[in-house]
This record gives sequence, structure tokens and C-alpha cells, in this order.
Amino acid sequence: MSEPVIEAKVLSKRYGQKQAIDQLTLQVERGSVTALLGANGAGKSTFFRMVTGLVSPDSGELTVLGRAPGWQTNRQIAYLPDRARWYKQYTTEGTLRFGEQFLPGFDSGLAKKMAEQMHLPFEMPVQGMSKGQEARLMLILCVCRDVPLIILDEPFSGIDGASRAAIMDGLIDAISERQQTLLLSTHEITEAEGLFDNVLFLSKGHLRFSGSAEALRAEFGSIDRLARQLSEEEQL
Ligand SMILES: Nc1ncnc2c1ncn2[C@@H]1O[C@H](COP(=O)(O)OP(=O)(O)OP(=O)(O)O)[C@@H](O)[C@H]1O
Repeated sequence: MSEPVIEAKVLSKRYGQKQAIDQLTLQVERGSVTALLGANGAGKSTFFRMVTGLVSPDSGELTVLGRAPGWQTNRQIAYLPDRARWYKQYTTEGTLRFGEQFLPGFDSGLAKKMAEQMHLPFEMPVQGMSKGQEARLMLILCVCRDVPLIILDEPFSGIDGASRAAIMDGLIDAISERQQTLLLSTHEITEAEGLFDNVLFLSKGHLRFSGSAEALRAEFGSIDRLARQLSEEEQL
């Protein structure tokens, strides 16, 4: 196997009394679509913030694209944080222009195509958009970038069920032509699991379970079923 895109070794992070990440050891395989799953508070967003250098670990080692997280690695990462909001005065068109001017690797042709597919009004400012429309715009800003690593923290939250399938198809199209790694978290496992190559389950800040999506599906029937099983065991 080639060098992993992300490698965490015995990584820990505490907020006051709360151990958000607890001796976490994991790898994200290059070129894979990897899902980071787990219950609310399992540590997914904290881990993404560490990968993007926004939060520093208390202990352990973290390597991203072969080096410690920082501005050099961030130029090669397209990151959609959870609860992301965009500038209210920007229209769809203005946002795509921003992407073209300021975001490394931004493919404006693909972005326009995705905006049309997702029925985003070109002239509408963000302040007139629904939550789901704004979420789509943010998603486009991330996935239309030719960078080695895309990180999406709950990209489908706020997007209605009927639109999700179309958006996931768009996502597959966008990343399939490039050798990119996509790391994402989601609670919409049933709908998204067709995207996954590998799955990492976090529980209370540590790696509870991991494997290839195919092997896990063969063993448990579906990733969603496995997630439910792990969650039930956690409640015991
Ligand atoms: N800035 C912070 N200050 C204090 N506690 C925090 C902070 N950020 C996260 N936490 C705590 O760390 C734990 C992990 O939170 P995190 O947001 O990483 O979980 P998550 O898996 O992304 O959850 P969700 O699925 O709800 O988004 C939680 O208990 C949370 O309350």
C-alpha cells in the first residue's frame, strides 16, 4: 500500500474535562473515499480540525500528506467544516468567481455544471437562499477543487432526501476523474454508503472498528446495520 494520506498515532485531545480524542490510531488510504462515522460527540469534527491544523493535539503524532498539518498541507486540502456558512452578500455566480480567483485547483467549469445540476439560482445572494441551497453551494466550493485531499464534515445535513441522491451522483462524478482522497463524516449512512471504500468508526474519541466497506457489507449486511449495532453496544 502507498503511504497513507493521513496517519494518526496515539493521538489525544482534551477540552477541559472532556476527552474528545482518546489515543486515536488510524490511517486514511490514498485515493479512497473514507467515511469517518460515529455517534454525536464521538470526535469526528475534532479530528478534522486537527487534520486542518485548527486544533493541536495534546499528545500523539499526526501526519497529513506526508508532513505535520499546517499552511503547506492546507493548500492541498479542500475542507468543508460542519455548520459552514458562506458570506451573505455573495451570489452563486460571485461565489464561483471567488473560487476561481482564490481557491487552489478550483475547476470553474465543473462548478458551473454542478450548480446547474443542483438547481442553484446564479443571481441569488446567499441571504436569499434556503439552508439546503447554501449547503450545496458550500459543497461545490469544496468538491470542485483538484487537490489531493477533500474533507467534508456532514456535507448532506440540511439537504433534503430527494436532492441527496443527485448530489451524491455529482460527488462521484467530480472525484472519480481525479486521484483524490475523500474523507467525510455523515449521519446519513444508508444513502451515502454506496460512496464508501473504507469505513472508520469512532467511539468516544478512539477507533472502535474499521475495514473496507465491501468486507463490512459482506459481514454485516450494510454499513448502516453495523453502525446501529455498534451504537446499541455503546448504550449497554
Ligand atoms: N471547542 C470545544 N470546547 C469544548 N468541548 C468541545 C469543543 N469541541 C468539541 N468538544 C467536545 O468534544 C467532543 C467531541 O466533539 P466533536 O464535535 O468532535 O464530535 P462529532 O463526532 O463531530 O459530533 P457530531 O456528530 O455531533 O458532529 C464532544 O463531547 C464535544 O462536546
